[in-house]
Amino acid sequence: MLQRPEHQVAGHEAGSGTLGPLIDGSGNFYKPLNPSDERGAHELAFYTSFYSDTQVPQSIRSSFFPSFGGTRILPVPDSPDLLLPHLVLGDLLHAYSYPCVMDVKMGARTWYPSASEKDFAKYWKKDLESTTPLLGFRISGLQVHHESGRWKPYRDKVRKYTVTDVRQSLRQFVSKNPDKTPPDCALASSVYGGSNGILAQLLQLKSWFEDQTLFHFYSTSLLIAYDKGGKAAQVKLIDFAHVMKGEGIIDHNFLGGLCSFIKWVSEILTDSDPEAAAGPAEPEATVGPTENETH
Ligand SMILES: Nc1ncnc2c1ncn2[C@@H]1O[C@H](COP(=O)(O)OP(=O)(O)OP(=O)(O)O)[C@@H](O)[C@H]1O
Ligand SMILES: O=P(O)(O)O[C@@H]1[C@H](O)[C@H](O)[C@@H](OP(=O)(O)O)[C@H](OP(=O)(O)O)[C@H]1O
Repeated sequence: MLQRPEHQVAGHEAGSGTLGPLIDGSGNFYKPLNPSDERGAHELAFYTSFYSDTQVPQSIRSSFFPSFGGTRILPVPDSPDLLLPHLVLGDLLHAYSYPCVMDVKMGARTWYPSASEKDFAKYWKKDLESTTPLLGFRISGLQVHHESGRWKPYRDKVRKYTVTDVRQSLRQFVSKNPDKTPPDCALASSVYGGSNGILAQLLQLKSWFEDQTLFHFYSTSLLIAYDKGGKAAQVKLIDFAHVMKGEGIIDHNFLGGLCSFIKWVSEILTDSDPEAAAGPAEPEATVGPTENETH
């Protein structure tokens, strides 16, 4: 049965009078193609071209992008007489019981070169109100399932996140007590670290972006997820409504944001690993107490 995705953390939501994604519980995520809006058609064109481009390594497609199964006509919730084509994508959270999810919109700017004056003004304003220009990314939404429930900050709050809030959220995302101060970062090494962890996947993605000149991914997000307790961490790209042809030029907007994001994640790993945080072992006599140390 079609339903609204319970674990959606950002973007347009299906509701009375608004279009949003649906899932079928069998592994498919359906994103509506609004006929009165060119964004849907643009995203469909991207998926079609991306999945047929022989220059894209198969390993990149399968590791970092949702699967794509064309389009399907479906009824719109609350308006069952209205039928609309939807993108058929793999539901990235299908295998999870209690998904912990973060949507990170990438790039130091989300407006794209061909944007109209009106669109440029809209995206520029949103960028300036967020960490986008400063950090090269912003958090658009997140949720964490922890021992005593689900922690999901309100969207209006996330929209106003400062650099300090981002630092805190990246820690909360891998904590068993995300709603407490300070968050414990108990899952940092199992989610962000390790050979299959988020950091390793981000570095693999970065090496493709250091080379690929096929596409420029404006306003695209990283969807980062794991199952409660720290299992099955994954990084995927979503939202391709504003992807442009790369024309032989590196996507420095996305790549710069990715490098910045990698640095932020790496720092959490270093901080939450006491040995790494202490740096290389030094002769005991040279290590003095820090200001925060209590005896
Ligand atoms: N393939 C997928 N599988 C599972 N969840 C997904 C998938 N794609 C998107 N989502 C969820 O839906 C949200 C919105 O996705 P997306 O960014 O594609 O939609 P949008 O309406 O175009 O967003 P925006 O308003 O940011 O442009 C994501 O934050 C994520 O929670
Ligand atoms: O992050 P927020 O604050 O929710 O703002 C939305 C975000 O910038 C989306 O990327 C954008 O949709 P597209 O990327 O698909 O253009 C959407 O435009 P919209 O309001 O015109 O739908 C904005 O409202």
